[in-house]
Amino acid sequence: KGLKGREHQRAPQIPSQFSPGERFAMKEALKGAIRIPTVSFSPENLNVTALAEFGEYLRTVFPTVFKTSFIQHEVIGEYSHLFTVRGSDPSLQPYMLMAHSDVVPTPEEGWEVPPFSGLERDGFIHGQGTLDNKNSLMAILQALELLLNRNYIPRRSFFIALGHDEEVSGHNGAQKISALLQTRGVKLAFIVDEGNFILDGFVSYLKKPFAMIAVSEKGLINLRLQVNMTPGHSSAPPKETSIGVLAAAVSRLEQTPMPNMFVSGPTKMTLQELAHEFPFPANIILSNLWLFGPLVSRFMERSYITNTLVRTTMALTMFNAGVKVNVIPPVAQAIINMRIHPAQTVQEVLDLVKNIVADSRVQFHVLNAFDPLPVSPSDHQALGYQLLRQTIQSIFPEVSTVVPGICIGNTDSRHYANLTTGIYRFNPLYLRPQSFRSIHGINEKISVQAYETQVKFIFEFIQNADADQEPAPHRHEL
Ligand SMILES: CC/C=C\C/C=C\C/C=C\C/C=C\C/C=C\C/C=C\CCC(=O)N[C@@H](Cc1ccccc1)C(=O)O
Ligand SMILES: [Zn+2]
Ligand SMILES: [Zn+2]
Repeated sequence: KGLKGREHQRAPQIPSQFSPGERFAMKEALKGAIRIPTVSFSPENLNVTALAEFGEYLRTVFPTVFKTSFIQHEVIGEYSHLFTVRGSDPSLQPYMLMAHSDVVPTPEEGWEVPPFSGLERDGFIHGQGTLDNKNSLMAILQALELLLNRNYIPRRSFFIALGHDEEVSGHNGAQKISALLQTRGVKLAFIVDEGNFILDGFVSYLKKPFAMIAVSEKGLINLRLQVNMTPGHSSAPPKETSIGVLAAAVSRLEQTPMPNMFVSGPTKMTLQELAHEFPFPANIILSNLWLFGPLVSRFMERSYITNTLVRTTMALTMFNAGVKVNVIPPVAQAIINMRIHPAQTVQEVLDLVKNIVADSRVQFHVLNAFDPLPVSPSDHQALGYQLLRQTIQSIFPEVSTVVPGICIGNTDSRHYANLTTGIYRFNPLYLRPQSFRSIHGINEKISVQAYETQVKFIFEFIQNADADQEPAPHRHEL
């Protein structure tokens, strides 16, 4: 099927060229979005004033989107937005573009410019949300606005789902949108959400950047460990305290990494498809993982970034104990945030954790958990994957390799697994290690040029999606 009927495909009809006025307006629109402090502190504590303002702001900067007759706009869960863009050909299965409007609370110290200033300096727009994820939200609506202003009418219907609580679960945004679409009997051809990037400088032997489309995402467990002991006077301490017992337990966990799952996960596929980009002899090693798999898996463990791709990780993120300097603490609690490798399940990981701790005084309480997401197809028939690949090659011709991989963080797209088997997590942006650290950190910023390119990418992607079948395979694959 992938090789037949290429005559039915349509290249973008409307060129992705924008006037100086349009380019100015698009960057100003993004700056305005950054200035609205839509911070999610917890599922119960969102800045709802800012979220409401953000909804109104979208109407002012994208008037055509809101007034077009074939676009239906609905507000879900009070602050999330669902746009239904009705295409002219109902025989084509719809797809969905996603993004979110909330941002994480920012560390106050260390910013070069204030995090909600949206200031432009040295060709960059600065602020919280410039990479995660107001850039995507604004770029999707911006691309649609520009297409509509050129009288574009899509063939294939699509949805735009913009969550407002992604950073704290997505339960009131994405999950409600998903439930609503399910009641409407919607089935999606594929979804594109935030996630991986065009990675540059993450692998020392790899000089050229490559695009990694996440076809799965890790599962998650937030696990509370608790030790209760009898309180008393600190002048006559017991042999062990709740703090000591808990500290020993979490130390054992930190010293005992979860098993390396390289041989059974999608990362093997990533490396096989990336092999030809490596110099000799790494290219030969990576092309023969049946033989060199164990060697490569150990090599991957050496960097904290590539380590995330081969195993379930655990991060001790909270530790609380003690009530007074001279009181033996009655309770000690720790929270461990675990990201589950696609080849494991919540239950398997919990069993391993309990075996490692091996102390009946430590109680376990799962705060929330979900299994890794299924692996979406990335073969020649996988429409969403192939459309992304085609658009990457058009917009970033210097990027020679597009590979499937896993997303190490979690995204709102997991709430839509009931509507499609094709979930792709990809941001059409270059990411270098320094910008990676800025996400959920400090000094998050996007270059004006990168943002324009993101708009251009979506502008072309929407048109490419009007094809009635997947694009022709890449030249290396013929
Ligand atoms: C061979 C390959 C070589 C190198 C590549 C190695 C690793 C990949 C490098 C970088 C990773 C690239 C992108 C990842 C960047 C961000 C993660 C993506 C999305 C995460 C979104 C997010 O932050 N979600 C939060 C929110 C959340 C909280 C609770 C429950 C669900 C979601 C999160 O995951 O904490
Ligand atoms: Zn995000
Ligand atoms: Zn985030």
